[in-house]
Amino acid sequence: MPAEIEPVRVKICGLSEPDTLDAAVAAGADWVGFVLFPRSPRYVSVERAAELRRRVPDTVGVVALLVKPGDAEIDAARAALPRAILQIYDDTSRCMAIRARVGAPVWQAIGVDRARDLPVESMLDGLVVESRPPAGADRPGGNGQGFDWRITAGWRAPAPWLLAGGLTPDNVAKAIRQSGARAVDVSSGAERASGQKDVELIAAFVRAARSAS
Ligand SMILES: O=C(O)c1ccccc1NCC(=O)[C@H](O)[C@H](O)COP(=O)(O)O
Repeated sequence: MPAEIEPVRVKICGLSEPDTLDAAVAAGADWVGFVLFPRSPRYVSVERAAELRRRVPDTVGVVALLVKPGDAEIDAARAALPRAILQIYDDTSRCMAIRARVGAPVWQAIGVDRARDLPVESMLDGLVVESRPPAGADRPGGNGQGFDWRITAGWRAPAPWLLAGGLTPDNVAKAIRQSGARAVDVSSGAERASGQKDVELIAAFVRAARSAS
């Protein structure tokens, strides 16, 4: 009997409104992400994130995105989103220190543009492999920019990982086939304007990702 292939898992990131959060859950997203970085067009305060997360069933993972956070920021995020995975934009030693301090799962976001940027070891719970931000960008992720997905095809990933950066309903199936990813993450590609998620694009993205399974 052939082993069953698990469907590709999907994270919809940068949700900030109840209707699009509900749409992500209804479409079958595995994770929903809240951006706690004030310079982002998708920024939500911890108070707003706490309100929104009440709409998320336990079957869907909640991810809190933080950029070079201090301990106080981490504690505020944990208080607002007690069962969240922390997606951290910082170096590996800081990610490990956060994980040791709070005991929550930590995903490290890693900007790449060539194969040698891919880590060969990691003790973290996950890696979000996304494109290196463009020169002059004021945020390290969520820039709608992709990279050559073929670079991850032969990579022996040291931890579970998600492919991110520039994915859309139109290109996600090809990205999955070329990269070998079994989990994908979208923000800009599910928006009708910067920071404004769209219920139809969310549903189309989840459908397209699953069709590549
Ligand atoms: O979305 C942001 O504005 C953001 C700000 C600071 C750090 C990370 C941010 N977003 C990360 C993501 O939404 C995803 O993990 C991923 O990078 C997808 O981004 P996109 O290329 O927009 O689909």
